[in-house]
Amino acid sequence: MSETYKLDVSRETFDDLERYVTLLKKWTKRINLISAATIPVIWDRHVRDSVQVYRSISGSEGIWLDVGSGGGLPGIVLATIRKHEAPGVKTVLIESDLRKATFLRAVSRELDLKAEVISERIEVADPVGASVISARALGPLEALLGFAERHLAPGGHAVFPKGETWQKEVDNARKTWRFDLDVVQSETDKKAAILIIGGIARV
Ligand SMILES: C[S@@+](CC[C@H](N)C(=O)[O-])C[C@H]1O[C@@H](n2cnc3c(N)ncnc32)[C@H](O)[C@@H]1O
Repeated sequence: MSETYKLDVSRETFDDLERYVTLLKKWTKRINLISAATIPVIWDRHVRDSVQVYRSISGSEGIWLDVGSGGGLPGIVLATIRKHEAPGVKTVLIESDLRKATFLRAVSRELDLKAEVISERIEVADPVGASVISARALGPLEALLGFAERHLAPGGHAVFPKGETWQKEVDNARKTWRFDLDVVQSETDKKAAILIIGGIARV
């Protein structure tokens, strides 16, 4: 694999990400972890997209919580980068589908990640007290902010990659929520954005 030039990660991290991608491809034949159509573009579409979620916010030394992790995007990618760049800090993944949670635990064991997988619904899982929360392809911003309110520690931030309708979602969410917003343009899709959100409170 000669993709390292595209990814802002070390050789060691890249090697672990290759092992993850191998497991993801293997398990997705049995469990629908990613759509079959995206397997040929797995590195650009999924891994690179997840790396940029990590890079969009600095100083994430506390718990990073990824909700609705599915096949581990971005949760497993984040935990893999943290294994090498912030050893000892915990990443928590919430995924209610038991088969997907089993996959996430298997990858975590295989790659020796400091990741905890909680197989419960985000709305009922005990509050995690995370410094950062992320979610990819999970739901509208308005709903994600409810998850952030439940699971973030005071002063924490949410990092939500969003598609081209991000501005509409922000406008809609402002009817229910007050928040500070930074917008980082996506490298993988010029119309998409990563929303960095702090100061979340109900209107
Ligand atoms: C569309 S998938 C996205 C998966 C992954 N984040 C990605 O980008 O490929 C949404 C995932 O969230 C999980 N999910 C949906 N609602 C949930 C909830 N309320 N609590 C926990 N997991 C949930 C689903 O089981 C599914 O695996």
